[in-house]
Amino acid sequence: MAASSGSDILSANYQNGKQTFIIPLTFQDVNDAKHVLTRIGYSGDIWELRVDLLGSGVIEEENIPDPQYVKKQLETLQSLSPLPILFTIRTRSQGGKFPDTAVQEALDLMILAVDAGVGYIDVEIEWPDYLIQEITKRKSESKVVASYHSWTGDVRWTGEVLREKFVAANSFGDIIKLSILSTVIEDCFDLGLFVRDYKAQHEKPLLAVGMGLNGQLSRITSPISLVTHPLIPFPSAPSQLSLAEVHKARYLIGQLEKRDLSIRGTDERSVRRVAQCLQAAFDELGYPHFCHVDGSDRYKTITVTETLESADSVLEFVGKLFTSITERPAPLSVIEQVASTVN
Ligand SMILES: O=C1C[C@@](O)(C(=O)O)C[C@@H](O)[C@@H]1O
Repeated sequence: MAASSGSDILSANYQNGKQTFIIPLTFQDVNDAKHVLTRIGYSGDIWELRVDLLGSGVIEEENIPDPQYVKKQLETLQSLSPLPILFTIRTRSQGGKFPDTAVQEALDLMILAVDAGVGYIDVEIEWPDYLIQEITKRKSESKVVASYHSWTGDVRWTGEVLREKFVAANSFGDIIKLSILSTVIEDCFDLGLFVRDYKAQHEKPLLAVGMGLNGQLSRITSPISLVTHPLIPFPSAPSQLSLAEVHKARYLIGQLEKRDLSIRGTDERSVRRVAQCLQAAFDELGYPHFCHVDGSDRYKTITVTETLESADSVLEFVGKLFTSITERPAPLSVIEQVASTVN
């Protein structure tokens, strides 16, 4: 029986108006990510495992990974990180490496994923009906992300083609994913209005994204966004931004408020350490927030009441502070590293 896929963070965030960040992993072997995975995952909500990019040897333009290899990869990722997994087989015609005709192989891999208890499973709407039905029947606790991609530049957010694709996705998905190549920045405005109108009529989470440079704005504004990280081999789609870049951009367009904090206390060294570690944590994730140590009372005051001798005590103090300010888990390894170097 399937391992538990946990609660559905994506739907919970969506209902609470909190942006969800999905991080696509493009390693061909997740073991290669072992030492950097924690850092890549800070502030993210869900891993996307791009199954069509997995493999032990040289990966050709077309790729069907071995099921045993995929099973091991899933187990490894589940053991390395608590974040839920979106299991994605992206076909050639939709921008990936999996052959469009390898239906049985895709179905077998999807069943394997459901049995492994993945949180989310991407099912392209172009797959034959029997695959879609089989997966929706067997999905258990996994949520089905019904997805459609268009790379032609001919599909518009306001057009009939997209409306039809949406109806197809909505007929079986728990979550709807529409990714369309944007040819002009105005496509992002249409996308924004599409999302607004959709929300007024539907409850299911909608992941709508504009691909390409002209779609970049949508990666900043969309309620659910796919973000990359500098330590990932390559972004899984052109013009994907890092989470830090999204935060910076959200600040610049007035969607993320800057917090100025005055760090004060009687022990000067502890104050300095807290300020430096907290600032490093903010910088890591692109938050615009700033820690002042000049004793100013113009800003919200954070008082360091204890003497923080050890790196661990700084870590604990700053970790909690970071989370209370950002409502996100703290980048502990970054804080730890800075704490051990500040005198
Ligand atoms: O469906 C998508 C969206 C995507 O293509 C993007 O544009 O970010 C990236 C893919 O990894 C993912 O499967």
